[in-house]
Amino acid sequence: MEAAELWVGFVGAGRMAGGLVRGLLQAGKVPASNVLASAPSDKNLDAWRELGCRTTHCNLEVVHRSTLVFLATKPHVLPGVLEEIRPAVGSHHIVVSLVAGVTIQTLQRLLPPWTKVLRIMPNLPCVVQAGAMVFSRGTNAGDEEAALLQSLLSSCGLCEEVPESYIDIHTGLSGSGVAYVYLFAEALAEGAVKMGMPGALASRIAAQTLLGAAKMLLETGEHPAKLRGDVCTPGGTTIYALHQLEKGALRATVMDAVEAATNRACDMAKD
Ligand SMILES: NC(=O)C1=CN([C@@H]2O[C@H](COP(=O)(O)OP(=O)(O)OC[C@H]3O[C@@H](n4cnc5c(N)ncnc54)[C@H](OP(=O)(O)O)[C@@H]3O)[C@@H](O)[C@H]2O)C=CC1
Ligand SMILES: O=C(O)[C@@H]1CCC=N1
Repeated sequence: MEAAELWVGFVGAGRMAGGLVRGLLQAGKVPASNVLASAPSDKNLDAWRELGCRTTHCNLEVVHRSTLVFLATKPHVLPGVLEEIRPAVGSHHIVVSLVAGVTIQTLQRLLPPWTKVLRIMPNLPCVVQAGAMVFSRGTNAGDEEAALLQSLLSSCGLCEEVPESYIDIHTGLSGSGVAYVYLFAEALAEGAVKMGMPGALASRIAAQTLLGAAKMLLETGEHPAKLRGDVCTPGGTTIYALHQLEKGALRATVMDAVEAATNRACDMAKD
């Protein structure tokens, strides 16, 4: 399907939906005039209108006017939303949920039996086309729907199809992981401030340090331990700092964080 023919709807127009749509628009994947978003208030919709998208307070209107419908509400709101839109969902619709902790089985149970369902887990850097996303397809979603989703979302960053059991893990690793990285960036900068560097400069350098380290990791394909070793001069500064991080159990703490977020995503499916 050509981008110009595709109507893309968003039920829920908050931070994550806003991130995805910015990625799609900047890549020219879909014209803004073919995007329709709904939310109860204008709090977020004003920004969508500024992007040239159409907006409504009516979720059913989004489903009526779109072929590809992203579900982007908070998890606790989703069951009510699915009940509301269910009568309007036809076999031509492709319904893509980005709601954490809601399984394909639940989505399929709460939507008509013919619905083509896909589940994705994005992360916020989609806003700058540097997201990391995984998706899985439901029973009625075939190669065509998966290819369409992948082609659209690749404009927002890395996008891979995975078994559904990986989606909660990806939530712990990357969906939530972005926040751990910001915490680390903040801590790096604060360390520099403590040592006398101005905060704004320290923040910019911390961000560039993360960007450069991530780029090297991706582009060299090396194991992080190898790249870490390359930074360490025997008896030099880095090994003194790493010793402190090991004493603070940084690695175990980060592993615990990924585990806690993954388990929370699994538990949310049972809430
Ligand atoms: N933020 C993130 O980093 C990530 C979030 N996600 C998932 O994305 C989803 C949305 O999160 P996020 O964007 O952060 O949340 P936000 O609170 O920013 O956005 C939620 C949106 O849902 C709208 N909404 C509330 N009730 C309804 C309703 N009954 N019908 C239609 N829309 C409604 C809100 O309306 P209003 O604008 O009026 O407030 C808002 O636009 C969550 O399920 C989360 O798990 C996934 C990966 C990463
Ligand atoms: O915190 C959350 O539940 C959502 C899912 C991943 C990022 N934000």
